[in-house]
Amino acid sequence: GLIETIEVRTVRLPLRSPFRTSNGVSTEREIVLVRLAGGGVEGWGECVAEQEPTYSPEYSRGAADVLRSFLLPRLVAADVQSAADVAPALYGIVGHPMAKAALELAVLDLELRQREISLARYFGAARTRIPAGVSVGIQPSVPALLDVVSGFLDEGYQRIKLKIQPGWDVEPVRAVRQRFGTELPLQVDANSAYDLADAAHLRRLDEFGLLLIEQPLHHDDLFQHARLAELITTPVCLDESIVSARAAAAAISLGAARIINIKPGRVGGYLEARRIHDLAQAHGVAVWCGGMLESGIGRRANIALAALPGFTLPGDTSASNRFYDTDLTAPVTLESDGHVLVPTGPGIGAAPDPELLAKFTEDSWSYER
Ligand SMILES: CSCC[C@@H](NC(=O)CCC(=O)O)C(=O)O
Ligand SMILES: [Mg+2]
Repeated sequence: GLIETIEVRTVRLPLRSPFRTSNGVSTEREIVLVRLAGGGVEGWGECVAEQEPTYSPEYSRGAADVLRSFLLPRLVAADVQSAADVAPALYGIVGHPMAKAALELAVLDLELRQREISLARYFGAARTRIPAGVSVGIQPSVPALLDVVSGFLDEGYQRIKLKIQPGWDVEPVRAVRQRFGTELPLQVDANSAYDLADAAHLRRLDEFGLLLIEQPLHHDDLFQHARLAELITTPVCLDESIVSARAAAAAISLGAARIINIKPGRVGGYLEARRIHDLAQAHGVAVWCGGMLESGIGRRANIALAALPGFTLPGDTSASNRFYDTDLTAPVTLESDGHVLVPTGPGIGAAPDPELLAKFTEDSWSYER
């Protein structure tokens, strides 16, 4: 069959600087990786679950366990021959989209390396380069924020996203507008820090001409987001709420999202992510590719996905050095015009360096068929 050996590995990468959101602050990234080998090639998948379940219910240790205990046995039993077989093989397991997505990506990478097809070509992506946006965490002060934003603009980033929360929203946004002007593509992300009762306060952001406000309210509340969308002019964009194409259809039909942040891990895989892209495009809803501080594995896969035509807004597809001094793979770099290149090699187009993998590995588990 397609898969001869399986490995689940947990690595830990230090962040270059603390990354603060309304969920809290991170200083390192624990990443669960899946490595499949077969037919003389290897396929890699990256699980985007964080160390603690503060973004969504999944967390890295739990993802490694659900992979070993339930997902891999089903994958092996189904003897999958292509990425299209993975979701059906795992359908009996409820939830755990990020763990499932890691497995699907590893099968997809393996399959495409064997067929010598790039991920972008597989997706039917036309572009060879895409504009990169960058996500800016909550800073200790407004002057510190302006320095961080200035640095990213000097690097060439095409869009700035500011993390906000109650007490850190209107003032930092106003300061960035005053310092960098009204033409700067600028958006905010609340990670569900507000409530519908904050609508009047959130309306104060309308004067700043933001591209969007991302996930202002509770991840489970499409209805309140639809109500909020009637009370503010800044377009509402959803992230955490969009856990599947089904959820995207509900959000679009309810008017809860005028824009959607697509994260393949959050929705269960790159194939589901493409379905959401197609659905949104059919409804005239813009999408962009979100980020989960991925290593070069998930980072490159995201860039290939973001080359699809419906990704009309810059995503959080920044260079590896936005978060990491050393990436597990060859680093993704930012071109001088603030774009990143769509990978052209077979599959994801890069693999972890064995020495770096060993250096950052916390533990690894393997399974021979
Ligand atoms: C809670 S921090 C991780 C999720 C966050 N991601 C980012 O802000 C982008 C991070 C990146 O550039 O990878 C989001 O809610 O969009
Ligand atoms: Mg977000």
